[in-house]
Amino acid sequence: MAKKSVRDVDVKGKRVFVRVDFNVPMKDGQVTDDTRIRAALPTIQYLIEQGAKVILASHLGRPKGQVVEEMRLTAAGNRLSELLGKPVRKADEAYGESVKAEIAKMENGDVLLLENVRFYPGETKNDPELAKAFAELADLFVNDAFGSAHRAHASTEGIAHYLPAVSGFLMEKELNVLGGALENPKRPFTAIIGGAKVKDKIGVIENLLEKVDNLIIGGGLAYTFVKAQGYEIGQSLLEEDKIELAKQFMEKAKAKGVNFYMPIDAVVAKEFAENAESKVVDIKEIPADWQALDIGPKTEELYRDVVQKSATVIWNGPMGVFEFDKFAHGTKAVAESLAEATDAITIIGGGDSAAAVEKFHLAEKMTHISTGGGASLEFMEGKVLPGVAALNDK
Ligand SMILES: Nc1ncnc2c1ncn2[C@@H]1O[C@H](COP(=O)(O)OP(=O)(O)O)[C@@H](O)[C@H]1O
Ligand SMILES: O=C(OP(=O)(O)O)[C@H](O)COP(=O)(O)O
Ligand SMILES: [Mg+2]
Repeated sequence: MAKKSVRDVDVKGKRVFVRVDFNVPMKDGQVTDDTRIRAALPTIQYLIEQGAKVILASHLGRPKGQVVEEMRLTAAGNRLSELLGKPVRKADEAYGESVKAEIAKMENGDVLLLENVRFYPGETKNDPELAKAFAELADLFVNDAFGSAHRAHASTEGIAHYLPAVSGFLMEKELNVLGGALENPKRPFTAIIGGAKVKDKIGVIENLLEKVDNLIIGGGLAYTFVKAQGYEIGQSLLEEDKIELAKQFMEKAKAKGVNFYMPIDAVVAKEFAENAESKVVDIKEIPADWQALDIGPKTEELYRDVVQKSATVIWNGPMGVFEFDKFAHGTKAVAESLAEATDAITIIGGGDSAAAVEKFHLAEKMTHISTGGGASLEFMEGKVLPGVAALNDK
């Protein structure tokens, strides 16, 4: 059912709690990719122009319910201020008396950024007390955090039970574009899944096998599958208790006639570091004290062939640790394959995948770059995203 949007409500003079996804890649205290901040600008600018008091909330990283200095939202707030060309006040907390006092001082059109909502244990537990504490700050809830819409947390879902709740422009656009592309995808339809959130993302494979013709696995996710095939993976990323599931998925792919691809070679490193000693090895020969940080050249070729023959490609999760130049080649090669597939619909999702495509200057060659990785995968699976379900119907 269609959800109300920020356009459907009166916001002038109102205190508006806007959940954004400013979970941006950072290095040395600086934002290294501001895609997600730029993506939230239309909603923020609209609210400013309409004379609302704009209270922004986001998480950054996974601080596990306590204050982690490097995960403060200060740098994201500074970047937002540059992009808006106006001051953005930054609160030291995300609710409570000090925040209420800050809000009481706001004029219409002012912007306040709250501190990382995951500094409080109630956020990820979707604690109703925390949700109420957020709701007390505002008159209206706007959810524009598509990248976090698959999380039923206090600032994404809980708060919607205590305030009128509508979607922002980014949320609306993501749902429309992704929904449209996947309603009747042109075939062959290929999904490429990589990245580091193995526990989160391995589960989506089951439902994707019902929809795609080709499934490509890469990144940190791949090595649980390599292990499931009976090969040693050294120190590579492994989700031990998902090995059985990985085996089942490979069997299911076979039974369904879905082509299942995983790395045939890898770039392995002595340690997880920018300039680690590295070499290319066959996937069956990962040495015990090394770790795979990228796909190898033969795998790049294999994946390029599949992409070339596809009419729709969705890609979430980098193929390697692309933040280190030495291990960026596989991600770059796959990004180039998609960029070359000019007749195909190419959709990339995820905070880090979007950052990779920006880094390689290929963003404008893609059909759509989604701000959500896990969120877009769950949406494509056909799941109802809790952050969307909680919003008011039209
Ligand atoms: N082989 C690997 N080993 C460890 N980490 C990896 C590997 N391949 C990719 N990664 C990491 O995965 C991270 C992104 O994962 P994830 O958050 O799941 O993707 P996205 O944000 O695109 O949804 C990147 O920071 C990258 O360094
Ligand atoms: O970065 C995010 O997702 P992504 O890595 O799948 O793109 C979102 O901000 C969600 O973060 P979470 O996976 O810690 O809940
Ligand atoms: Mg990510």
